[in-house]
Amino acid sequence: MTPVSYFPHKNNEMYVEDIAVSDIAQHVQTPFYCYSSTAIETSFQEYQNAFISQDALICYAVKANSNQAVLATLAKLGSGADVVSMGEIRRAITAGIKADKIVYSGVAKTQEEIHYALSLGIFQFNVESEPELELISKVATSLNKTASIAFRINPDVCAQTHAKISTGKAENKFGVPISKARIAYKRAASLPGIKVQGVDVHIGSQLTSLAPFEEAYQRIAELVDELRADGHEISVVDVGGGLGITYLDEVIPNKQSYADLVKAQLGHLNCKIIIEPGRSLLGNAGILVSSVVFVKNGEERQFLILDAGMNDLIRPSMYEAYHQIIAVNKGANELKTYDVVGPVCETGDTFAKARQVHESDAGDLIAIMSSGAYGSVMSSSYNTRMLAPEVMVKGNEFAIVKKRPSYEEIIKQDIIPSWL
Ligand SMILES: Cc1ncc(COP(=O)(O)O)c(C=O)c1O
Ligand SMILES: N[C@@H](CCCC[NH3+])C(=O)O
Repeated sequence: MTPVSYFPHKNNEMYVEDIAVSDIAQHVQTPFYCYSSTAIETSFQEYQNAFISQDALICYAVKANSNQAVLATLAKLGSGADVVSMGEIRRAITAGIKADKIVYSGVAKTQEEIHYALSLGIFQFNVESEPELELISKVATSLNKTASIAFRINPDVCAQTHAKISTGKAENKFGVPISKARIAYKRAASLPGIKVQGVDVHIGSQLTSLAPFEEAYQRIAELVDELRADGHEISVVDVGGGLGITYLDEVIPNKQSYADLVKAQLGHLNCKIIIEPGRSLLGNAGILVSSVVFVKNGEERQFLILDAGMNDLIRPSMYEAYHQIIAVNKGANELKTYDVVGPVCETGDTFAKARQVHESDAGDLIAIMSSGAYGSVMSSSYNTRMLAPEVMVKGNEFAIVKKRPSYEEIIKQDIIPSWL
């Protein structure tokens, strides 16, 4: 799926599925996120087909986009969920994902969260440290329950991605070092309330090559052999997420070649496979639609100032991430070079520098592509800007799936103390 697959231009006008983006913009003030339901479904089905010959469960990484409509779309197709907080568990359950399809990752699960997950009967805790293991055992014992666990293993593999989203190097905070894994499993097997069930690994996000996956999965396969030799019953391998998407022109291995790699590296173990894709399901299924507020002629540059800012989509300022920026109505306009910026009082509130966009005027609609994953979920109301609403399209229908809050709702969250 390319950034524009589900957002094509017809007669110079951008569509999402069968609806013109400008028609939606007439009903929903910009900025807003817009998702293609068909794109999400198709991407999920591609994973299902790719893994059809394996005993695999897709546990969508809820952090990528946790909107209820997105989760319900995936739940209907049989998806499980990879969650990292009580909030994400609640979102997944509310959208119809069954507890026995939930895997719980995250480096700092609290007692309350563990209690909640145990009471629901989730499929697996992906344990990230020995202290966390001890806490899970304590809570499980107090509830007279058994927690099925896998350790998240840190294989010390370079994911060849942006440093801020690389998670599988020894220097990263994630997981148990592979060198200490056997000791950790030994401890787990000795603890009450714990059932050793699997091994988990997730080395990073936006991977554009299969080589790092291959290296990590090879190490995991060797570890499973060792753990079995130590007497542990390992029946699940959770291979994490991380497969990248095309933002500009990256050539990403397709889902089938990823599935083939998983089979080649891990198939002989006869384990149930869990995959945790996030970005590769949602990234190119969504856009951020904004309007030009002003076109400003600087001394050296021309600025296209949008009504969307870094608070709505932080990826460009946080990771220098590239997102295509496309005029919704291209008309007969020529391409011009702009710095595309937002209204927030930060120099980092820049979506792109020296970018070619069809010549635009105040009021014109601009789409920031590939914003379906790690877009809305990472937004904030910095500068007391309202969180952007979200819209989902299916064929020629659209629905607001998250509404814009009012200023009253934002301000009433603050409390002036009685003594003031
Ligand atoms: C444990 C875990 N699983 C899955 C994912 C999803 O990753 P991605 O969106 O790259 O598929 C993440 C995020 O990187 C993660 O931390
Ligand atoms: N937030 C990151 C991805 C992080 C994945 C979570 N482990 C991004 O926007 O690229």
